[in-house]
Amino acid sequence: MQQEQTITLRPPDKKDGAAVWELISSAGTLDLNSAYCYLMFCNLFQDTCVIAEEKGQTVGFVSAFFPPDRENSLFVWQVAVDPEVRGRGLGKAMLNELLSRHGAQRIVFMEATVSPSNEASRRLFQSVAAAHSCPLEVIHEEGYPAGLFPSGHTHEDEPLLRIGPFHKNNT
Ligand SMILES: CC(=O)NCC[C@H](N)C(=O)O
Repeated sequence: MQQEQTITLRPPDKKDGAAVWELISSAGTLDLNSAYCYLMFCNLFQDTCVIAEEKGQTVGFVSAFFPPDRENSLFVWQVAVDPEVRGRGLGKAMLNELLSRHGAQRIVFMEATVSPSNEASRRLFQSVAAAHSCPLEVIHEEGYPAGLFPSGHTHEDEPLLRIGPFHKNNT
């Protein structure tokens, strides 16, 4: 029987930036940012990012941060999972890693933008909301409608999803 491989989760550092760029480039479902962006993010936002590794390979990544004007909301920028390890709950495990790393007192809401075609990502956030018995709101006007993107740069709407409050006693 094939031994279930273990995937480990940890905060990133700048040495992870290149592998993250490769992962997102090959995943094909996300906006690929510059390699510099991923080196910088892995370096400066370590406490709100997660690297997933299996057999020394980077198989998952979550980038997130606390927007300065909404310090109790964790904005999840990208969730990337290597197609080879999809279906094993890695996306949810990485988001739960961030929730447990910071606790519900710090993270009252979790936010993200998810394009309509990214059904896997939408299901992931619905699953996190259900697991924490939290409402999930879709707020189009607080996201990034397709019309905001440069002309000639076709991009889907990016409606904002908001999960929470994670604890009834903090709103
Ligand atoms: C949660 C998530 O992965 N959103 C993606 C937003 C956007 N399309 C991007 O790839 O940065």
